[in-house]
Amino acid sequence: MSVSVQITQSLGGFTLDAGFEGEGGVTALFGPSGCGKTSVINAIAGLSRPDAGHIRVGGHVLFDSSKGIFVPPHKRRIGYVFQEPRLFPHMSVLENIEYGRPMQSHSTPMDGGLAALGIDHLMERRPRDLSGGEAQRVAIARAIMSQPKVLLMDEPLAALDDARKSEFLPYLQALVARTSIPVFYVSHAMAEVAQLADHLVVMRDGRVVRSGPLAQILSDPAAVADIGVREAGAILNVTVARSDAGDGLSELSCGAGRLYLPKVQASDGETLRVRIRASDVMLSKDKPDGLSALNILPCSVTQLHEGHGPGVAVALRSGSVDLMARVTRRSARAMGLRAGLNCYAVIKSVSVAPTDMGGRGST
Ligand SMILES: Nc1ncnc2c1ncn2[C@@H]1O[C@H](COP(=O)(O)OP(=O)(O)OP(=O)(O)O)[C@@H](O)[C@H]1O
Repeated sequence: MSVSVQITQSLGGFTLDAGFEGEGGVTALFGPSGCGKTSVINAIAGLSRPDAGHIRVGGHVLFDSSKGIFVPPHKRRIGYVFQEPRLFPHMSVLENIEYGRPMQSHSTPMDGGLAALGIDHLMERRPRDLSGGEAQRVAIARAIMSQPKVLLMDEPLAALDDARKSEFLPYLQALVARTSIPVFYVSHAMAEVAQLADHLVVMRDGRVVRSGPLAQILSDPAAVADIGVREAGAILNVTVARSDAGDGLSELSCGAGRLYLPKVQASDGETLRVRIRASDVMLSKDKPDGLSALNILPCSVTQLHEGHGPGVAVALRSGSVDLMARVTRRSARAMGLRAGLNCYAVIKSVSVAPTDMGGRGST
């Protein structure tokens, strides 16, 4: 399902001038606080009206200033999940969810998406008796109960602590894997985005600075400055060869060979996404010997990108997999790094954070 957004809007002293195309699935709007992410999804929801441009989702034109089209919010069939669950405190979970059901509808929504949220056992409770993560899952259930054509999520994990976020993410992953409706997911946390999104829209100061398939942008060395040097890194699709390889590690197989990384919560044979941050990859011209790192992958340099700081982003190809490393200019010079050079990428097992492992393996 195609998505096309091209809008300009003056909001007080702030100017939104944002455009991107997508193919449905999960589109993440990523960028620092105040860059305009919420303003974009408010425009998609119809909660605000851009000054000019268009918003098309699938075959539906929601807004087109040149044709005078502005579909009012209640006719857009949008599900909106906010940072806080915003449940009705006097209603049970079931009543809250049923509130989202359109009148005359008796069907259960969205390809079993509701089942993915794991809230069956909570139906009789009041919102005050739910944890933050449970309440947010109920809020999502209410949103999908309306059988929306588009699901908007504005930092749905923002109010949860790190432990609750890790618990919550698998539910979101299961949900987006089961739904066919386009999801717009606002976040400034790349770990979340990397696990969920198919497409990435990077925003800054009201503008879109990058837009495209997630894996492609994250492995593009020229995009490092826009993503952030700490966040940049490749997404690998891996298959779990041995979930428990001993010593708290899992053995994972990917197009670059075998990787040993901190134990994943997944069964043998499952496919997962793993984000390998550029700052966690070291390079060596010769095959390292006697090194403590378990993951040493032969690769060749495909591209170098110098930023304004001391770092150089190095795009690498290992087997059928793209990786990225970030080294200092000084190291790059000393090693004679250039496109075509064969070298070894060294990934320290324990440096890969658990939050970077376990997303849907499908990008
Ligand atoms: N109705 C409005 N009137 C004036 N300024 C507005 C209005 N709506 C948004 N803004 C301003 O537009 C800018 C972008 O806000 P927006 O909420 O879209 O950013 P964001 O990227 O979602 O930020 P955050 O991650 O902090 O939620 C901010 O500077 C905000 O103050």
